[in-house]
Amino acid sequence: MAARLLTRSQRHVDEIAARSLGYIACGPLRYQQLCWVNLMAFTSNYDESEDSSGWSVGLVSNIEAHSGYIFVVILRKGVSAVLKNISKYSHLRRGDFLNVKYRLNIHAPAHYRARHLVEDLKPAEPLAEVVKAHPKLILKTTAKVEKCRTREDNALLSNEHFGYFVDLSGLVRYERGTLVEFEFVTMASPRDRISSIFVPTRIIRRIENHEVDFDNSNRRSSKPRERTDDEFERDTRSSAVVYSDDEELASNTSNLRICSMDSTFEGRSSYCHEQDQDNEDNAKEERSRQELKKLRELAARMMNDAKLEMTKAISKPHIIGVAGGTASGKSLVTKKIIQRLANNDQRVISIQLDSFYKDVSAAQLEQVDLGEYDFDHPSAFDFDLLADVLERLIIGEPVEIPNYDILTNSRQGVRTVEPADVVIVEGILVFYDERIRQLCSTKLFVDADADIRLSRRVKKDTGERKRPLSVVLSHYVNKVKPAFEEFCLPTKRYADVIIPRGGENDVAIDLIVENLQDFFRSSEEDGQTNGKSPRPPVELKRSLSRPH
Ligand SMILES: Nc1ncnc2c1ncn2[C@@H]1O[C@H](COP(=O)(O)OP(=O)(O)O)[C@@H](O)[C@H]1O
Ligand SMILES: O=c1ccn([C@@H]2O[C@H](COP(=O)(O)O)[C@@H](O)[C@H]2O)c(=O)[nH]1
Repeated sequence: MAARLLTRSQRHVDEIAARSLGYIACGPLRYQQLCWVNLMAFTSNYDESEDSSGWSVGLVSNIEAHSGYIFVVILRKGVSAVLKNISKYSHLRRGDFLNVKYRLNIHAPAHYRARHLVEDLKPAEPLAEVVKAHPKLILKTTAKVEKCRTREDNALLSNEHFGYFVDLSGLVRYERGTLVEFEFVTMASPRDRISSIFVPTRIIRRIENHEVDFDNSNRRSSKPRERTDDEFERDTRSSAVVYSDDEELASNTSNLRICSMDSTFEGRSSYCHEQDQDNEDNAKEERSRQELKKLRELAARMMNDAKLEMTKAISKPHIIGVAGGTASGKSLVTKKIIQRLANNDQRVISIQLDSFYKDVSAAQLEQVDLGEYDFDHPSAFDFDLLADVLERLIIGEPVEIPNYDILTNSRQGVRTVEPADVVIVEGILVFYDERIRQLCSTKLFVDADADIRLSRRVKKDTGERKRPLSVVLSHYVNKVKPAFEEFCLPTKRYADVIIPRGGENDVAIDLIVENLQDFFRSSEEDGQTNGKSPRPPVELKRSLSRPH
């Protein structure tokens, strides 16, 4: 089967395809074959029509329980489609192959990850059949765990074919050096929508040292033995995918644009040979070896490129959490930090935990009017959604944040927020949920005297919130104060910095901002992208924190 190098297009990249999971060509790979695949780009006028049956093969790429979405990659098109009724499809697992019917979702905004909706689905044939029917398919590979998941970073795996794999879903639980076999997809890099990153989607197994799977046929060596250094090397790059039949691509997807990384190799489609070519005469073999050498050199260059893309792809915004009791001055501190960072290059946004209040049901509205509804209890907040929003911002995706209306106690539409270099998340219980805490690189706790907070709160509730004084006071005494003591105050211990006297403490705010600016400067000097590898403001903590 003829094959060719597929790689990213520098131009004419369709937003839809670039943001969807990559369309990957694959097939059996032999040792002498060194092939590469990267995100294939589609021109914007790619064919929307389906084959006569209307069915296409899809792969479940992501199940997002929080938002209730299941994402499916349409393998023939390389586009991502969304399935919304998650409860009906609870049997689906990431990595499942399906037959799907889908249609363009004309209401999806341009940046939307899946511009298509899945309309119908049925189980697909077994994987082997799917592979036969679709020669350009995914993927599994074997790679070595390079870096384990830490609080700040995703685990990384690597092999020679693809460079790095970023474990965005926390699947990799092995220590460094372990060999893992897994399935993966390519995704458009969140930072650079043109390039792609490789993302494990399902771990198949850990490969024990004595197991040698030379030709990716899952055959075990009959006599288990230690893997030699050469074999170890080879195993980490042996099972990677990649295949495509030029003719078929040309006829089936005529407006599909496939670009070669290096024009020297473009059109030379015979580098990847089937195993039966082992019997070629010596001269031919020598030629193959030379060609292979060139391909290896090309791959090395591409790997460097991929590493660069990876660095960009895994860089994160610096997330600052600001917690504290009601009316302690969290919003004011946030506002001041944003104002002071305005002269920097960083884009700073703020997110309010208040936006993540759950809708109050009609039955509960009466409780609200009587001041008996507990808005200060953790169960009042949708922390799942907040975690999802922060995780999306971390991978550079735009997010939709509900507009919570405090007068009707309900969500009134959403606002779209673009990713930024610094994200400040602010609210009474920001440090309550462990996931949110883990995502915050810097944690500030705003402290203010309880009487001052009460007086501000009374002013706010009777003023902008239009509540009767008697209700405000009973609500404060019965709900706000006890919940502060039970849920908010204990989270003070997680803070890196405690800011006494809240928003009026300009000295503290200046120190925090200076520390952040130092951090951004040193990150840039180190050649890192903004916000990567955040460092807790240790000095600041020493100078401002007090025992708690
Ligand atoms: N240090 C301060 N001095 C005077 N007023 C303040 C101070 N800090 C906050 N306020 C006022 O108190 C109210 C509550 O402050 P805010 O920052 O909204 O608190 P939070 O976000 O913690 O609920 C606002 O009207 C704000 O202007
Ligand atoms: O519908 C609502 C939602 C929230 N509250 C109160 O708001 C504060 C939290 O906001 P801060 O800006 O931090 O004060 C919380 O104490 C809730 O009791 C509300 O009254 N009604």
